Amino acid sequence: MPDNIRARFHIAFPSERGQSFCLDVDAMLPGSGIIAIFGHSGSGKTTLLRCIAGLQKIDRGRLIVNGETWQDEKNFLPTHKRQLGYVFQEASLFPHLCGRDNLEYALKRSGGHCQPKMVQRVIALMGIEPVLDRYPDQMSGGERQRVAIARALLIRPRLLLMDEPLASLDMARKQEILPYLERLRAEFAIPILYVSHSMYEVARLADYLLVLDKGRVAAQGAVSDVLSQLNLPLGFGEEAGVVLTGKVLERDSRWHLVRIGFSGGELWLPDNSDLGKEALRVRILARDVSLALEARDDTSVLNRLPVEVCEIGAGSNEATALVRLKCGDSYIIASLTRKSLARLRIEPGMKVWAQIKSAAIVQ
Ligand SMILES: Nc1ncnc2c1ncn2[C@@H]1O[C@H](COP(=O)(O)OP(=O)(O)OP(=O)(O)O)[C@@H](O)[C@H]1O
Repeated sequence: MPDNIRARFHIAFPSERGQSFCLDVDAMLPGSGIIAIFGHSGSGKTTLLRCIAGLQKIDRGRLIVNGETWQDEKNFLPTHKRQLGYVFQEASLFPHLCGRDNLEYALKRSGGHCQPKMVQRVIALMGIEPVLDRYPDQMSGGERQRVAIARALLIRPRLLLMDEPLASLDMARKQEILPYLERLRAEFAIPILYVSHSMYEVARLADYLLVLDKGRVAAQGAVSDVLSQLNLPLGFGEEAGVVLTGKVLERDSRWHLVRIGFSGGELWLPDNSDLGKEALRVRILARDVSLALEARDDTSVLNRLPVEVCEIGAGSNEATALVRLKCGDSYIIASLTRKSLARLRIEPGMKVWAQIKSAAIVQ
């Protein structure tokens, strides 16, 4: 059975004022992991999820989920027959039912396919045992959302759709819920389509990234590949930056630092991570990377890597440019003023030193 999701949709919404919106997507997505769908407001992210859920009927759509055809020229599986879980921005729990009964409802919908062991596993995974006897208005926003995710899992979905599940939560609640999503990805082999506006969430969670712009696919691929591309139609602005995965080599408890190795070299980073982890995901923002022609010791910058300039593209304003740098098998990007680029005569093909002022462990 192929481990992928083939989604092809074309839909046009007419508008009275002549500003019709057209979604035109043809994508082959991985059949596991977290697939982030990113784009500006109005780029078509929710419309794409609705097409996948079968809520938006399209005549010539095509959707195959890990070998199972949900829609093609001849077939259209109605929403209730698609084995999918849908988690919305606001947890859509039944307000008159306690947490446990909300889960019970999902169990009935799963047609008794969910074993008690599985129910316990989901409750433990989402850490919701203490709130099961509370009604939704007696739970925090984060707790409601965790119950909503648990409910979606009990349907035993083959695909989980999440439409900005953290958008209505404050930063503290977001931080509280993100580890649960990471555990969900690690423990369940369900592909998750995760719509988000937040580049931080994408950097932290996504394995694969689909960028939508005005209803079309602007870029797609492994998250580290897409984030290192310059000249996407929608720049990432101040959030431009890459994600690298590295291996923990050493922990320095005196200075609270960790040394990680990746294909391009080594980095020292503030050690705010889970001590047990052997692999860490690191986000390096372009604005935290500067370039030097020679390796210099007399700076406060802890990390210096030999890199090759690959490409120079537009920055977030006229004064700046983004520079794509090859570092071993990885890429990083630097945001520099055009004046500095001219002064140092930086051009594609040059070998220079990237100085990384700061980088954050995101996972
Ligand atoms: N049923 C509809 N009829 C007409 N236009 C629609 C309909 N549904 C969505 N649209 C339009 O399609 C466009 C894409 O909407 P969609 O909700 O998919 O965007 P989005 O990327 O999810 O935006 P946001 O991030 O703001 O939620 C918008 O311009 C919207 O007004």
